[in-house]
Amino acid sequence: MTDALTDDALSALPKAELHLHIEGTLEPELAFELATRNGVELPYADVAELAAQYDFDDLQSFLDLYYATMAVLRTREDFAELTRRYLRRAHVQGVRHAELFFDPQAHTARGVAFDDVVDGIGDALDEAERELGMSGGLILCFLRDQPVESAEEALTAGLARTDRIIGVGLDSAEVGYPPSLFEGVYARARAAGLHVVAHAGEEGPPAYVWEALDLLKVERIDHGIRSIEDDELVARLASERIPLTVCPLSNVRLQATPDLRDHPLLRLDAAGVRVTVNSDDPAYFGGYVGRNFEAVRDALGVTADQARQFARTSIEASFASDQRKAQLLDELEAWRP
Ligand SMILES: Nc1ncnc2[nH]cnc12
Ligand SMILES: [Zn+2]
Repeated sequence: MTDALTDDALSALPKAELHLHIEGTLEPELAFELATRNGVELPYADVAELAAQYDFDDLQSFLDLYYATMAVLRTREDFAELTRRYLRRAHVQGVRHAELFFDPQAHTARGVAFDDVVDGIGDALDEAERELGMSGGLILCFLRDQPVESAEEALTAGLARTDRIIGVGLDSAEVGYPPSLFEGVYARARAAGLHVVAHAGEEGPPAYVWEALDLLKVERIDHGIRSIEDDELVARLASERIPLTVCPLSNVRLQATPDLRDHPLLRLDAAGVRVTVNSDDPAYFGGYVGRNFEAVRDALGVTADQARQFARTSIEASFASDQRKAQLLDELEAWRP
């Protein structure tokens, strides 16, 4: 098989992005623009000094900077501009459908109105639908290292915005905050008809992936890479067709898999697990989704057929309507590497 899989071909590959924190798309340049506009002081002299902080030992060292920097986001228009810039970049890299995680507790705790966050992101999604033909939705993530009552409040606010919010997720510091803590919150979300996903098995053990499946009854696992340590779990993910939203560059930057050549993406794929490639927090981790595809091509030898399969899985595993999925699968059919 001739398989010269170019950067351009990977960018043209029609795909869905299923694991993307909108706050993680805050580039240093925009952070400074918004800091100036909103009179927020950033503890860095300039863009270069902020960008120089993007060197992480683990998830927590990233989260410390991520929560501190998002303090520049204050208004509906700030969230719209953030999302607009992400969607434009993603579109150039082949993203046709984007499900955007957002962390409302991190904003409401700073006095930002829940609806301003949702409406700002929503404004940019509407614009991208009109101007770029993109589709998408919002997934409200609970901060697992905050009290469960706070997640309950966020869910209550979210249930008033199911015009925009299609599902719930679970993120932030993983170890020590097992999915079981959120069993009741997830039951309420599911009863309201929301989709359910959760980060598990990023830094946390395979037991957290079991809990996410058994107790939260999630439809997809975000990251899930440590599942590779548990053969029985891998077999279950494969047989139940649970998709993983994998983020290769994130795993390298946060030292979950310090060397990309050791990444379990292809081992999971070979075991029959449905895997997708995503960017997580691209402003912080060295690249948007196209860069993530390039990185696994270069480090793991991902082929055109495998890239096509990952894109197909991303579309099938998305929460888009059946009609939209069919349209995107037709586009994918026309892709030539
Ligand atoms: N990779 C990640 N893991 C957990 N929480 C997050 N919040 C933003 N990015 C995250
Ligand atoms: Zn994530």
